[in-house]
Amino acid sequence: MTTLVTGGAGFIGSNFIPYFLDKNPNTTVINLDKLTYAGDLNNLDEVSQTNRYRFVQGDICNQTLIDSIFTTHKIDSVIHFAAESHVDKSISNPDSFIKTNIEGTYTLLEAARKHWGENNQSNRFHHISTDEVYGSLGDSGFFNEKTPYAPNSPYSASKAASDFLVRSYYHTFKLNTITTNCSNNYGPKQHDEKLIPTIIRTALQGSTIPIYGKGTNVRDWLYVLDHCKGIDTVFKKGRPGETYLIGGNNESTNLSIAEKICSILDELLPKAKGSYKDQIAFVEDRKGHDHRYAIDASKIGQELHWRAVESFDTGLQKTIKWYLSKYKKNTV
Ligand SMILES: Cc1cn([C@H]2C[C@H](O)[C@@H](COP(=O)(O)OP(=O)(O)O[C@H]3O[C@H](CO)[C@@H](O)[C@H](O)[C@H]3O)O2)c(=O)[nH]c1=O
Repeated sequence: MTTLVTGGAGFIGSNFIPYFLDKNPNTTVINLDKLTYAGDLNNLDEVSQTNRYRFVQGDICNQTLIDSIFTTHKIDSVIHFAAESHVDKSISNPDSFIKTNIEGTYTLLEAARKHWGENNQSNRFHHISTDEVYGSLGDSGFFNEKTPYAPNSPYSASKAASDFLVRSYYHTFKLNTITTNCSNNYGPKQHDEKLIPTIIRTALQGSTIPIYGKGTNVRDWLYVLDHCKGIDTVFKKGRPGETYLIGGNNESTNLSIAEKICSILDELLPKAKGSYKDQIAFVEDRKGHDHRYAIDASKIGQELHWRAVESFDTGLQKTIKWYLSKYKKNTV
């Protein structure tokens, strides 16, 4: 088996590839990544010498390149992570989100159709997506696989469009597609721009820990390795054409995460005076900021027996320790 993993140098992809190679000893992974600002090959050091792993630098929008990868490596399946993922960037500059997330997904689907043929149920195309396609929840309720799409940001609209393209290739061409929509991931290797690395970094720098608005927005936090296990499970056992939501069953406001991380840092690396919490500051809110995301993960639980197992406390401890060692090597 040869699996094309797109975006494997990104946060979730670079956690997934070592896990996937380990769990699937007969599989070779071709990692196609453009190496934008968000990709980092250092995060794949542990597999770089493995003969079941190859790296190709390139853009998923490049049809000629994708065709040649399918031919040269005899690709049997695709797990498609590559995406522009940062909501704030999609607000300031949506262009690359439309290109990579929509055109890139289309290019991969077309290559799969061309190389695998229509009505092909053996070669799987697994699309990795987000719960943000469902829009914003109030203080109660959960997203499930039947929730109507209501994307609010250019990022989530581009991911919604890619989900619909994947869906259409299943219905029209009977490509063996599957989509997973996950909640907020956290853990080692995440880019500095996201909330949890931002809190850790700014705390250690002694600067303002920026919390948008009043800090009352809620996200459902999923430890990245739980997510990787969920993807592997759905990839192998999920039903063709289906969507599975993957969540952490772990809701938290942004402010309480900042406070939690500050308390952990107060213990691990006490300041000469006061607490890291003193650095928390409320800053201008994100435009169109979704209030709450929360996932009902009972479909994947009941059908495929997956559930998130990492507790937020242990997950945060591991994450903070990883960043402490990263920042010890570079200047914070
Ligand atoms: C960077 C930053 C973020 N925030 C807030 C905005 C959000 O309510 C929350 C999390 O922000 P972010 O880390 O940017 O993640 P969010 O916008 O929820 O989106 C993430 O989670 C999504 C899944 O729900 C993924 O599809 C996205 O690719 C991923 O970026 O923290 C702050 O209050 N301060 C900050 O400095």
